[in-house]
Amino acid sequence: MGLTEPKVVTGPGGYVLEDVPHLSDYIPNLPTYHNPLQDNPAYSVVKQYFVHVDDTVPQKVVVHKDGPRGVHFRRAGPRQKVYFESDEVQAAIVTCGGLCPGLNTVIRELVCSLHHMYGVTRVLGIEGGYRGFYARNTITLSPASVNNIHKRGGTILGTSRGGHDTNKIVDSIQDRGINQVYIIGGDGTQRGASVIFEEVRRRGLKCSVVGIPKTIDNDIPIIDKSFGFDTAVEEAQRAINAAHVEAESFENGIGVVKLMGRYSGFIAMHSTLASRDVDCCLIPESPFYLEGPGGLYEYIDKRLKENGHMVIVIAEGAGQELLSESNQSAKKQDASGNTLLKDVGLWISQSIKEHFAKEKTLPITLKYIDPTYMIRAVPSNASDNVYCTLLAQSAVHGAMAGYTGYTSGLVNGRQTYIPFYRITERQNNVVITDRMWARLLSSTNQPSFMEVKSSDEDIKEENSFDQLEDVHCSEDHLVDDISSNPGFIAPITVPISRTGLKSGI
Ligand SMILES: Nc1ncnc2c1ncn2[C@@H]1O[C@H](COP(=O)(O)OP(=O)(O)OP(=O)(O)O)[C@@H](O)[C@H]1O
Ligand SMILES: O=P(O)(O)OC[C@H]1O[C@](O)(CO)[C@@H](O)[C@@H]1O
Ligand SMILES: [Mg+2]
Repeated sequence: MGLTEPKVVTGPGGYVLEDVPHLSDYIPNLPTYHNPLQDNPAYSVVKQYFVHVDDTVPQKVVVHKDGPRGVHFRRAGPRQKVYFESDEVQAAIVTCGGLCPGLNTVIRELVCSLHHMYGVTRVLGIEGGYRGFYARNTITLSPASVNNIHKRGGTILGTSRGGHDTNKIVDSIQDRGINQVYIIGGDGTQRGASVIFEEVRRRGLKCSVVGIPKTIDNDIPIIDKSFGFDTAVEEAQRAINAAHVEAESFENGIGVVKLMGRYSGFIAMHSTLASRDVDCCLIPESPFYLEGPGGLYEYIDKRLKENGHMVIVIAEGAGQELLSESNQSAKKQDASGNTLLKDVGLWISQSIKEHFAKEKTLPITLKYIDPTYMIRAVPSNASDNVYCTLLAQSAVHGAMAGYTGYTSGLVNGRQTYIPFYRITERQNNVVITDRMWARLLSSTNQPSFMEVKSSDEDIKEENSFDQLEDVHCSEDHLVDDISSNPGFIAPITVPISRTGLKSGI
């Protein structure tokens, strides 16, 4: 049996539904049951509580009069019929990858939704990430045992990187009689979930495999934003405030704050926009340089002379190519195969200090703050708690309705089911040709780090920009409003040239 073929349904006017797999796709004659929610007084009185079978959600909300209607995803929510009886369900929940605010809230709401909405009493917690399926005992989860966990950071189940052994995991699913698996994690985790789904399907198991996207970096595509992101941005304000207070209190004071973001600078960008105290935000998607006209040192010099102090926010993945130039040590990887980044915060702080000491132009005082783990180890804030609740409820409704091989995610403010391949095919990055980055530049007044180039380079780089713009325009992902989602941004994974910033968008 080959890999699951995408289920694509087309309709008039260029309508496309990228549907998710269903247990009945590979198990014939599955019986269906009355949805217990129909007898639940909380829901049965709500007219149209149940999702219509044809309800779908568009990926693009900005459309042109004669343009195609584009890709849609299946709308999440309860269905009239379910494919599991309550006492038949043996659910399992696992958390993988790095921490993120809201993990415990998702666990709590999965357990409570299964229990209170669908009468499911058998829910297992898999401890310590993927390897917990085969290397650890399980724990029993009940509404009572998870009652207060949303007030705590971290994950009560524990997490890990590496250890994804598909056969051992699916053996464990089969041996324990698990028929609904809820897998909470980032891009790597969703890739792992996709492989588990394929193996479950190959073995013909009646088991729904459901992903719940978690990533503090907000690097998962399609979805509006990932849970915990707002909390992280809020927590980052404390570090930025501290850097600002320190910088303001010294003559030529500089505060440097390093924030998370391996390949995606969303936390740095949104924290900067939220704070208004930041003079320069450096992210992986926008290469920068230090020396010479238009460089960082020149800007620091100017800003200190104008204002007497400044704050720099730098994402952990920014400027890695500059560090590699100065430090040739071999790239190391974590247990999941992610490249371990060098500490750009320390490096840039040191470089700035050395530069101004050498130039003897301005006596600076620099304070470096690294709140990395503080912003992801906190409990989720109120709005993330609501978001986590809706995500978890949607995930459960989908599994009970027999859907499988999907990630539960918010698209344009609506809960949807997205096929795994759409989640894992690319990464979500800040697009520096989008309005959001332009807004940031106009709020900080930082340089765009466009080098003066020879005419040959000009032509080469203009061409590469045209390609970017093509991708950008064809996806039509312009972000229109500052309050709009940070995730709804064009998919560009190619390195962006220094001319990547163009006005007039
Ligand atoms: N391609 C893959 N196939 C199967 N399993 C994978 C794959 N990539 C990663 N995994 C597994 O998924 C789990 C989590 O991956 P990873 O450590 O990259 O974190 P993540 O889910 O991307 O979260 P984050 O990066 O936001 O912390 C690990 O156990 C890893 O072994
Ligand atoms: O040190 P750890 O736990 O591997 O996590 C660090 C990484 O996790 C992330 O927060 C993603 O979860 C990245 O931003 C960061 O590089
Ligand atoms: Mg990841």
